[in-house]
Amino acid sequence: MKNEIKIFSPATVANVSCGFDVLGFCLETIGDEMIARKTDKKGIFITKIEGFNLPYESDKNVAGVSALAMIADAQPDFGFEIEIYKKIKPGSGIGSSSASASGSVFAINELLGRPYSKTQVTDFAMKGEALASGSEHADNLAPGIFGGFTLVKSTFPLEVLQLPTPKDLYATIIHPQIEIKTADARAILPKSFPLKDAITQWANVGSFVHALHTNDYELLKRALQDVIVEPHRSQLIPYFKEVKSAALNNGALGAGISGAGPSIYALSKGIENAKKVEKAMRNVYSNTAIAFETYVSQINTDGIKEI
Ligand SMILES: Nc1ncnc2c1ncn2[C@@H]1O[C@H](COP(=O)(O)OP(=O)(O)OP(=O)(O)O)[C@@H](O)[C@H]1O
Ligand SMILES: N[C@@H](CCO)C(=O)O
Repeated sequence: MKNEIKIFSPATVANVSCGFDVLGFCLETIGDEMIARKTDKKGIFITKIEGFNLPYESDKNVAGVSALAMIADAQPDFGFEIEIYKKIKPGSGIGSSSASASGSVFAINELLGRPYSKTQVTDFAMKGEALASGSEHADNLAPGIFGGFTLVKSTFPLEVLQLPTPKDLYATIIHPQIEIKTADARAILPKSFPLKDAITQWANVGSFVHALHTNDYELLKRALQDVIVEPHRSQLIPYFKEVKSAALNNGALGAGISGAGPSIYALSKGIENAKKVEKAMRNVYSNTAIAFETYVSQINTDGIKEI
């Protein structure tokens, strides 16, 4: 069995407009790198963090919290050092905390000889994700661990469905450099919603899943709307309406808030369309004082992998 592993833990887009807390997909062009290594001393030790200023204490860093949950169950007679090379800015809306929480347990599972299933790995990762967001949800974790598009059928007990990924679907992400904490973006949501909005939303989720199965881009386009969360959270993101309109007017199939924001995602058919959408989204922020970054990515069907 190996003593050390280096992995790529990709960024992910959760919610995908209609599927708050249940839908997600995995990106290819941005992600963190992590190294896990066995140590004689029992426990979890975060020994290096590069990229962003995050806690080294294993009970304060999401990577440590999920790893502690896994070793509490596995009871190995050794411990693990973890190095985190962070590329995904915390509070970005593209699953920064999720990449760390899932990356550590993916790596430790490999070093233990893979005793846990992908669902069990996701379950341990949820413990870390809960530290960042205040609630156990798996819509960023599942696409990172399973790859492609996923739907979290339930969290207690955890059940993840892997959905088909149309080959020529590309994501464009624009990340305005402001931080929105998931916990804050969850706190502003109302506790109840009108039944008519709930009906629209679950019809959209069902249609979206059907569209993925049938490669029906026209249906996918009509399903990518969010009448529940976006009206509330979009107020936290400067120029959200303008960026979304720019994407849709330039051929995107749909666009919306990525995870809890502030990143905004769009889905397009083909890389050329995705690049055209990127240009249009960039144009909106280029005329403002807001710094931003953009990414165009194919949907990553591998998920987290050893590198
Ligand atoms: N290893 C880690 N990586 C990223 N954030 C971490 C980590 N450990 C602790 N945190 C804390 O988690 C918070 C960031 O998580 P949050 O869920 O708010 O953002 P995000 O993961 O980028 O967003 P989203 O889930 O919407 O994609 C920050 O407060 C950060 O300090
Ligand atoms: N579904 C979560 C994703 C971010 O962690 C939310 O939107 O709050």
